[in-house]
Amino acid sequence: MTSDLPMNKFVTLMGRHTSTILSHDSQLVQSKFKSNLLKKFHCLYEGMAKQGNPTLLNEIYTELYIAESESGEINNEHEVRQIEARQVYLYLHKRKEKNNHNNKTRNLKTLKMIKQSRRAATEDTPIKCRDIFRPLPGQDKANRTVLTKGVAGIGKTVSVQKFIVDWAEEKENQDIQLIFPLPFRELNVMKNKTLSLSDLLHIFFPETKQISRGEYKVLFIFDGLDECRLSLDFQMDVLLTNLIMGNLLPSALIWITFRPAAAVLIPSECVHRVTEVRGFNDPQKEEYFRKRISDQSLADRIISHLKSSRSLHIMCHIPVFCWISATVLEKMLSEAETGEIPKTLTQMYTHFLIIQTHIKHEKDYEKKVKDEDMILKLGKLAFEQLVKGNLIFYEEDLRECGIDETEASVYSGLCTQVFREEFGLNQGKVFSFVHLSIQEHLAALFAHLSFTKDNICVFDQTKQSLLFSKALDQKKYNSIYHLHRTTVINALKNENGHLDLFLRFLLGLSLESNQTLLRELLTQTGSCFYNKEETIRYIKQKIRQNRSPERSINLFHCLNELGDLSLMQEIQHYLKSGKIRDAKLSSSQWSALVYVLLTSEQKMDVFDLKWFIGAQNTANEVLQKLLPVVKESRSVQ
Ligand SMILES: Nc1ncnc2c1ncn2[C@@H]1O[C@H](COP(=O)(O)OP(=O)(O)OP(=O)(O)O)[C@@H](O)[C@H]1O
Repeated sequence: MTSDLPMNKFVTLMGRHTSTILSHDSQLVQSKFKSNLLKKFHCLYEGMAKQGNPTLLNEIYTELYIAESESGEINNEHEVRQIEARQVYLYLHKRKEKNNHNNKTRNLKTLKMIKQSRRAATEDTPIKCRDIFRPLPGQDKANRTVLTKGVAGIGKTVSVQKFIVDWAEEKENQDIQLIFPLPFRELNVMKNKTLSLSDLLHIFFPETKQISRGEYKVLFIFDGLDECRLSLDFQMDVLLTNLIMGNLLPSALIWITFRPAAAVLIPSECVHRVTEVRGFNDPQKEEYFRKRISDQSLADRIISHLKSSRSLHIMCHIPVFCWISATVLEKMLSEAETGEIPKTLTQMYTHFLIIQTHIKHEKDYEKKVKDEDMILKLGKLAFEQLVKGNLIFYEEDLRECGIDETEASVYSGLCTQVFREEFGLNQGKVFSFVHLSIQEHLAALFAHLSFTKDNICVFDQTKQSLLFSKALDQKKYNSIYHLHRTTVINALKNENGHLDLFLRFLLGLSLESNQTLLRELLTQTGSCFYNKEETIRYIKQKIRQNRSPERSINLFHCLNELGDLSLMQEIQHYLKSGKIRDAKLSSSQWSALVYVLLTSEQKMDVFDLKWFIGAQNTANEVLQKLLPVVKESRSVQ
């Protein structure tokens, strides 16, 4: 792509918007434009539970908690580690409100802590998505370029969609005259094309061809910068770079969304506001389930089940997790279903996959697609692309995993809520999993099955000879411990933590409860020698060796997923060792730590703040960060 657009033409087209009153013709074009956008965005993309039964955005949309990001910082950490961390902000916020009612009864020391937490909370003024370009009270200048970050599944795309639909329905932001949504996943297919901006817009929005004259105030929305396969490194991609930097159409508004790890690509001097989508708070979680589940008594049962498991309830601040849980629990808690209700992350995702394959069975066409083949092939694709860090795939990527064009269409048609096929305009097909966490779960399932069925460890790709292993030491070579150990090593090596959730799913899958579930899904799951204590011991050893709190926190999550009862002692041991005291933790590391402490099923007997206070962390900071844990502990020193 280049920026050699017929500048004079285009600048008149969308240049300085001196007037907001459009001519009659321009109004006609604008209303056509609005109705096309409405057609495209009025439904949510989550696959279709039943054929031809899409979810309407306005029916399901639940307000999200969006806040100005901490001092506009551009965060370089991987999102998986931040997933649960966000809940802690919400927790603090909620406590702030509750404390307003109860503070008379609290003692002085607690009041002091509350004041500190309140200070932390007011830094996080909520912003409605419709107000994303409006200055906050006290700010005077408008925001030209806004970045919105947020972890996977937190609701960035849905926020963009809601902004567009409200505009197209003429409810909000009517000072903007045209909106051009340009998702990076669609821009990717233009990779090797030389196009001007007007060419690009004509391809994406054929109706712009009719716009001849006039001056429009426009907004470009670039959704999903992390999915960008273009070399957006501010040297090569001149067109987009110039637009974002304001060299091109300086009065156009720009909105870019991304997962935290991608932001480093944008120079901070071009950015006027950074916001962060932090997901649902507790009332919003309930509101979501009430909107999603039409039978209100079923919705009540689902909500009380979620509340009964602290970690499930906390995970529900991520809308995509609410969606997975709603699908699973709606099915399981309604009439005839029996069986244990899922309590852990892995169980919830495995149930989701089972439900998807059942839906597939109900569709009586394409009987010849075997579940086993589909799961293994999609799993292989998920794994190989996850290791490469890819979320969007092309036909050649699929072919490498033995999936041909027809199979791909069949899979996306049968399992619409798992695998998705899109037409990237007229330039060929683009594939993805409906959500990254679904990709991570399938990848873990593939790694698990490769070992139990074929005795292959996906990381070293060496087929362990059964004969060889028997002859030597069966436990050592034929135990899934080998796979777990290798994965822990790989996950720890990986600096941006992109194998963290994969590791959690992999460990979860090895538990007997999940093995039973897998047998529902596959006729042949294989078997292997497994003693989970061995894996637990190894993880504990790694926690003790590891100096990075970040890495250790994910390992605590792993122990939690394995249902290790000594987790709390392990955390206490870790805290007493002084590693935290000597480390400078970032706010998301503090939050992640608090998350582990909160979600662990056992409570800490004695919680000693001295474990944290040291050269790097003052008493005030520690109290502020750990307030939620202090509240939950039986005794605090
Ligand atoms: N405000 C909301 N109201 C109702 N459902 C929502 C909302 N936000 C998100 N969801 C649900 O969560 C799913 C994932 O949201 P979305 O695609 O917006 O996440 P994202 O932040 O763009 O994630 P990614 O970085 O993976 O693209 C949606 O398909 C929808 O089911």
